[in-house]
Amino acid sequence: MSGKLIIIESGSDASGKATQSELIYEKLKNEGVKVRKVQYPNYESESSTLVKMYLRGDFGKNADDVDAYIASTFFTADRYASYKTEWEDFYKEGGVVIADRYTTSNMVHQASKMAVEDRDKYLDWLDDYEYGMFKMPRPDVVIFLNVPVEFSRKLMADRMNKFTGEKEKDIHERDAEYLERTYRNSLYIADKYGWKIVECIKDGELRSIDDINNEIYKIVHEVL
Ligand SMILES: Nc1ncnc2c1ncn2[C@@H]1O[C@H](COP(=O)(O)OP(=O)(O)O)[C@@H](O)[C@H]1O
Ligand SMILES: Cc1cn([C@H]2C[C@H](O)[C@@H](COP(=O)(O)OP(=O)(O)O)O2)c(=O)[nH]c1=O
Repeated sequence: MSGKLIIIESGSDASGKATQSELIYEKLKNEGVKVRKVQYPNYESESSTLVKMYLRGDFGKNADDVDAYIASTFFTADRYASYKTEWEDFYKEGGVVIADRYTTSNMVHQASKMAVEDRDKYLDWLDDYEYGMFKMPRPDVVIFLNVPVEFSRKLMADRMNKFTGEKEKDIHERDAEYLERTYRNSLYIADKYGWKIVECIKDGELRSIDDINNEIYKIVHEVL
């Protein structure tokens, strides 16, 4: 009996994914749920080497310098290594997995590089690649934190780069036009795939961490 796979995604970097995933993980653990949390990219693993090279600009200084299909394969391979070595058995034995980013991040970030008329073709290819060829599980629910770029930019400003531990930004984060385009693309994707949208802005302000988490918690319990 397979378990459940719950994804926390967004259309903007620095939007509370890590914060919310951790809170949900802790709540479920305290309830006695057999739960694990994973995060992608898996920077601690050797499997993220090509992802790190890509994000620091070794293959091109701008996100658009690296073709969406090529960049996607780096992230997919990193995910596959984590799935096979860390959580496949746990999941197949009924465990609940909370993922901060997943295939959904390729959908949001890499599809935004495609011309609009080529986007669906890429999305179909990605679906077949990750869920068909690599046989990674499909999510039971994708919880989409809707944080427009102008808000996430503020949260990102002081945050450290996750793999260098310094303030320097990766090739996605330092490209304002790319971030805007990615955010717009994410709204299209969230709608197309029926993701559960959590509106994080209310009356022009970012909602509190706990307020957002209470909404996420309800969605999670609907699928458990
Ligand atoms: N609702 C919120 N209100 C205020 N600050 C927040 C909120 N959610 C997250 N933060 C802060 O924003 C920063 C980025 O959050 P994080 O969870 O690391 O985002 P992500 O995983 O999407 O990059 C962190 O410093 C975090 O404490
Ligand atoms: C997991 C994943 C991330 N990405 C992108 C999203 C981010 O811009 C970047 C690095 O992810 P991450 O370090 O988690 O970004 P942040 O903490 O700022 O939210 O890689 C993909 O393009 N495809 C993927 O499959």
